[in-house]
Amino acid sequence: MSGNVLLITSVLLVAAVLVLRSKRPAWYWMTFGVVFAMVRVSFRYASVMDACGLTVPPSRLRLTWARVTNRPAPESRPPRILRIRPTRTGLVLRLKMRPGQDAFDFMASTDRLRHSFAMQGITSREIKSGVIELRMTGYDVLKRVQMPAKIDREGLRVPVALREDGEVHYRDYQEVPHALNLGATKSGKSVYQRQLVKELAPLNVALVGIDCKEGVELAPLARRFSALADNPDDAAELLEALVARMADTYHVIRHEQRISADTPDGEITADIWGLPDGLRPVPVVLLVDEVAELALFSTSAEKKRRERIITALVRLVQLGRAAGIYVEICGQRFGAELGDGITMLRAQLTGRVSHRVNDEASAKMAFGDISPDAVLATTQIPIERPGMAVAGDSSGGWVRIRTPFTTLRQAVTACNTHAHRTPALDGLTAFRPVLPDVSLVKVPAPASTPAPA
Ligand SMILES: Nc1ncnc2c1ncn2[C@@H]1O[C@H](COP(=O)(O)OP(=O)(O)OP(=O)(O)O)[C@@H](O)[C@H]1O
Repeated sequence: MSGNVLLITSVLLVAAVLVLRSKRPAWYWMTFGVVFAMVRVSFRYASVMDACGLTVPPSRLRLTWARVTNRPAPESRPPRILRIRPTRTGLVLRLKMRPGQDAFDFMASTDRLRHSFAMQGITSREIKSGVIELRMTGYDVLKRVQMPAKIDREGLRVPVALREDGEVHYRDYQEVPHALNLGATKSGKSVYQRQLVKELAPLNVALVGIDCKEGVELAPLARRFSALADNPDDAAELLEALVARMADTYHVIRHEQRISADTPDGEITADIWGLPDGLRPVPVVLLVDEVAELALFSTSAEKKRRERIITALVRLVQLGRAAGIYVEICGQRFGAELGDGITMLRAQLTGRVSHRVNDEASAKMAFGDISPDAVLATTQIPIERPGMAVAGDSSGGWVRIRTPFTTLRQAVTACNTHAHRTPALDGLTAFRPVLPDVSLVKVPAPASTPAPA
């Protein structure tokens, strides 16, 4: 009887573990997965390293010593484990390389290590001379994105997504001032942009938006926007006003430099961050949604307007950083087919995020000038994973990410909560969004379906 109870309990437990593993992989990892993985990695370590060619043969000294003392010949040795640390999503293994080993050997072997240790993914990097860190992911963290509860926030650095190795992916405006966010329709660009706005809303920053889809994406967030344009004519005016603001900021920096130059030992600043608190203008993040709407034209008047827009954008991305103006451009495609000036503009957008694209040519618009591997990774984003993207920068480094699903309601709530932080920008007050008095808004009657005869 007690044997039967034991059997039934064991079967139920195994079934519960399997269900947990498939339905709630994050919980499974925190309960059983991490223990199983620690045991697996510790036991298999030496044989896996050997099979992956990551061991070194015994030194002559050890061989001689074994001969002299009449002991069996020593075996090849794997790198020494300095530390094995469980994390919320995987394990971190810190290894001391043996003489003659190279960080590149580990990078080239990550795929073999991944399946030998039965992990979801492994990345490797040399953290200091001779020390390698292997970051192992225990489950597919991008299947259902859960951002960690504790996130490092500082300066103009906002968490936008989760990386495939379980780390948070940040958009750091001071590090990478301008960025391009590409993707086919329904690939997740707007959700990414919403997440950005939601995270920027509590910061001391002015948000400026251009959304020529009649403002459907950005207008609901208007309470946190200092300026908004929802058509190409307003966009041209707004961009030129921003360029004028940038020139004014340069005058302030230049003036401050003259004063500092006369002060012995004083620091001399070349951007807004070194200005005294009272003089420093609020940084501005400009979000441009569906950029093609600004670049296309059919009449000569529209062509002139396009030239004004592209010229202003190029000036902002070339010179805006020091004046604290950061540009985030979003679109389905962004290549030479959109006309003159686009490739020059793209070259200055050093941050790149590409969601799923329809063809390789679009992937090349994001990463062709940065990394061929990132182009390939972009073309492999599955259609059933909206919000998944490849993020890279001009250093050639790239990583797969996925944004948490942020609803428009969540973004609107964040913007409304922090509406009091919306600064008025000199020179751009004409573009301050007009918020309708809800009591005066007449809701149009829905199109009625004809009554049955
Ligand atoms: N991070 C995400 N996680 C889960 N689902 C997502 C995510 N991002 C987007 N989606 C799903 O994909 C749909 C389309 O996303 P989104 O509106 O952001 O696409 P888009 O690229 O902006 O499309 P369009 O160019 O047509 O406006 C969303 O309604 C949502 O259902």
